[in-house]
Amino acid sequence: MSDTPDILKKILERKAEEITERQARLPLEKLSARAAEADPPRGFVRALADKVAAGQPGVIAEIKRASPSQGVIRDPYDPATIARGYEAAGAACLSVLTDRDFFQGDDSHLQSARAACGLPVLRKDFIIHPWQVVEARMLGADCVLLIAAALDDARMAELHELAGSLGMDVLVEVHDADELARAAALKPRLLGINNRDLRTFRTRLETTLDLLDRVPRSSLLVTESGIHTPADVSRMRAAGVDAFLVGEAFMRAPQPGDALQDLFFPA
Ligand SMILES: O=C(O)c1ccccc1NCC(=O)[C@H](O)[C@H](O)COP(=O)(O)O
Repeated sequence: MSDTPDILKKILERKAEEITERQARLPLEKLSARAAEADPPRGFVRALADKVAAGQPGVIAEIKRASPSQGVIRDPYDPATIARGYEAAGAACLSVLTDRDFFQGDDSHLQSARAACGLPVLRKDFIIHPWQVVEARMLGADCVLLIAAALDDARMAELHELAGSLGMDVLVEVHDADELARAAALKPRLLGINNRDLRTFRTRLETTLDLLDRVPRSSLLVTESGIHTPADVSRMRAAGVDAFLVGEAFMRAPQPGDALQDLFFPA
């Protein structure tokens, strides 16, 4: 936590302000009542695990308009159309950016993508406070992201437990061996290794490959970021990694669903 990358520090500082603003508008009691009425969770881990058990890649297809490393990636941007294309192409799940300040996301992007298809959806945001977990469920999220680099052990365990109590799955994300050891203590059903170095923004698939032996057998491993070519996919699958989170390679394509099909399910 002490050597948190600068971009993550900036994002987390802004996130703390945003949570205070949002809590003032919608106190926890009202938020919880609304979350209880949300559409039931769709089973994010189950959808991924079913694909993998069937011998197919489990693809979490991301919907993101912009990022700190790339600026605007896709414009115009229609989350509902993209979601339908991903579902038709064989994605297991969606990941939708809701962070406004750094990714030009919005809560409505998650809601419209989820309403447009039957896939389970990950709320891709920087979750540091219990209020945001409840908010995710209220929005209809089926899974939340917990980034080990953004959380101390106690907070990570608290948020992990809370998400589970609301029926959501959790993708616990790590970047290195220390974070992986901390995450493993939670016995996560879903563990993501992010190939992007948040200091340089460079992606290296070796990040996943180098950490493979340390991943608990009980966790379904997802490799995240920097997957662009069929050779990248083959390299991962040869190493026994069958679940993928992919954004930019799809977002830059005219038809993101077609790009997903070409990358993971070529004819
Ligand atoms: O993408 C960034 O620039 C970024 C910067 C700071 C924190 C997180 C960031 N990305 C989030 C992600 O991890 C990716 O959106 C996701 O793994 C998909 O990666 P890609 O396929 O390389 O778009």
